[in-house]
Amino acid sequence: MEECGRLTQTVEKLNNEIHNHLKTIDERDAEIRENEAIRRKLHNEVQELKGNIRVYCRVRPLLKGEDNQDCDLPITFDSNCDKNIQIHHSNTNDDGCRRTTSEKYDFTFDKVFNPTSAQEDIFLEISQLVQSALDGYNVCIFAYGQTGSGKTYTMEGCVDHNSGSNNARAGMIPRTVNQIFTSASALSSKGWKYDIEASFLEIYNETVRDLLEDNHKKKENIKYEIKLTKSSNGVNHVAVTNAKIVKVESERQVYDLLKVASRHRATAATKCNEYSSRSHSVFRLNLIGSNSLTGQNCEGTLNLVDLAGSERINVSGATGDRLNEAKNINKSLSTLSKVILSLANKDSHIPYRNSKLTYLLQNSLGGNSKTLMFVNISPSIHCFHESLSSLRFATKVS
Ligand SMILES: Nc1ncnc2c1ncn2[C@@H]1O[C@H](COP(=O)(O)OP(=O)(O)OP(=O)(O)O)[C@@H](O)[C@H]1O
Repeated sequence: MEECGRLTQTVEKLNNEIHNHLKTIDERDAEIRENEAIRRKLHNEVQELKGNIRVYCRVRPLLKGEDNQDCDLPITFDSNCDKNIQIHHSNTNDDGCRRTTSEKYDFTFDKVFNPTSAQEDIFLEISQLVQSALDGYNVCIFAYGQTGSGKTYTMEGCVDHNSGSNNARAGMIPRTVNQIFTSASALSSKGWKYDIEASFLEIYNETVRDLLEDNHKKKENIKYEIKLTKSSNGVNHVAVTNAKIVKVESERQVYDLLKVASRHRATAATKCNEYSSRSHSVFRLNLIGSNSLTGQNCEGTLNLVDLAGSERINVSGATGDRLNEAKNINKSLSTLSKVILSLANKDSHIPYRNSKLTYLLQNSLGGNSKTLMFVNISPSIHCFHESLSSLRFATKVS
């Protein structure tokens, strides 16, 4: 009897201990969820302090076969401050008495990356914005610059869709995809579950095309129209009729989509570069999160945009179709800068509808959204005037 009483007491004691441990676990879980909410808030405050519109300049290395005619690179970096860059140029006028005139231009951006910067260094900056997208904010990352300045290298890198982000030359897109899947999986321990959707569109001559549509016959007959819609919870969405939106559950699935898209990117010849990208490509990930423990929901969109070459029409010597392409590119790039300027000035009217690109991105530009623009620069002396024009454009944006 006595033994039985002792055992009952022990069981009761153990039950109490289990109850207390479970209570502590519940409290810790609640604390973790609370800390996650605080982390999200603080992360966003830091991003807002850094600026919801940022401009980074990236100068690529000289490539094999490019020479600067025994001149110094026409670009100087400030070793004390990674925000400054100077570009310079000397002209020798042979007008009887040889005179050398030199031009120097200074620019300041949120960050300047020199030719030795690795893809990994660049991604360190971007990864914070990827986190913002997972936290429910809309993010746009653009690569701007003349043909051959390194936009596609920055966005996609040296493409090896089999190794994904696991490659030193992998660009921002594969690294972003890797971070999203890694972070989404880590957040599952805090109750978050993410549905991830991918789409990949191209805008060529102010016409939208779907880079994921493999059926060529269908592709030619389909009209892709940009429409504003409202979801059941009252959130505005920009939808493109008939465009494929693919639910993705693994990195590999996204890399397979990227393979399809890269086969379809439109290219055309110009005098500047044999095959030059004359279209804007918009790789979009919708990140729809829900937390079963807290009942919270969030929805962020991440757009990675490789803009068409920005070279000026007179330099590319364009005529006919190429001239039309160039005019459309100029129009959309100038609308993009006007939209960003109007947002920065908090204008009442933002001219989103003046180009397909800004119309498509309208939900991810402005409001709480984060915008980052890379201005890509070639260090070649032959590109001096184009580089100057790109830096001036980027200064307007910043
Ligand atoms: N940071 C870099 N390091 C090494 N190579 C680079 C770098 N940036 C660009 N390149 C190389 O320079 C060349 C031109 O780059 P890229 O194709 O990315 O230019 P682009 O601006 O996208 O041109 P386009 O408008 O034609 O698409 C490529 O061979 C690319 O591999």
